[in-house]
Amino acid sequence: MRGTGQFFVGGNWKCNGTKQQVAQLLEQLNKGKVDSSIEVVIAPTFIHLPHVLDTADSRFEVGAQNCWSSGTGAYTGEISAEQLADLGVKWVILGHSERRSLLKESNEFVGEKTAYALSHGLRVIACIGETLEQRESGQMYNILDAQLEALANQISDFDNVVIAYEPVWAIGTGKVATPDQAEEVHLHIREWFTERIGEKDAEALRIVYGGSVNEKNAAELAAKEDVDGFLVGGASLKADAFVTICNAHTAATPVAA
Ligand SMILES: O=C(CO)COP(=O)(O)O
Repeated sequence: MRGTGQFFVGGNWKCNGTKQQVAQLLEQLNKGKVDSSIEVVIAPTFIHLPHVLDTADSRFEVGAQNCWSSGTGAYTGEISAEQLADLGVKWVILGHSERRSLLKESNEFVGEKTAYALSHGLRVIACIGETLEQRESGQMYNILDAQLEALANQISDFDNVVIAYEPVWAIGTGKVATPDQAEEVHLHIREWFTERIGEKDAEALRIVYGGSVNEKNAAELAAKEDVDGFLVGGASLKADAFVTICNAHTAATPVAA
């Protein structure tokens, strides 16, 4: 891990869980021993947010998985950043590849939403990533740079942003990026930000990896210099696995006695 940022682990629960399953997962998570040095955010569906906010141990911050690009009003089916903040939500995941591909969210739209959410007091986990086809055809860095560019066109202050590098080919596939692949891209992202916001802020920026992270591969990934945390999907629905992943950084870098 680089910079001054705290190791960060997000659990993206996606569109999963009944009331009962969410209650059970929370009960187990609340009993889990997550190292106090790690910042942990859990992101349930919108409808489960109130319950999670009321029930989760203060050890866990709570995030939403999306929000609208402007304020309240005639936007049927949307949720605004103001409403999330009013509820007590601290974080929002934006630009997830599932939304980019299934709901056709453009780079610009993700940039707009990010700027709006930040200006209304939310912190943002901004996701970027390439498909396998883009990677194999040598387009990877062009794609990632365009996604970053659209963010940086709308925001100059990245203090409240975590960048999640989530290669699309690794999401939900069990095909995790190797630690070297993750490090290579994270370093590229850090260098991109160094040019854009200066070395000090780029060093402090947290760049986390997402895509088939589990309790077995997390420590090896966490040991890489530019991997500052994770955004976890499937494994975040299993309390034991998620707690192990949260603690992977401390497991990877034991504090000398
Ligand atoms: O999309 C992800 C997190 O946002 C990753 O999902 P998986 O961990 O299930 O691959």
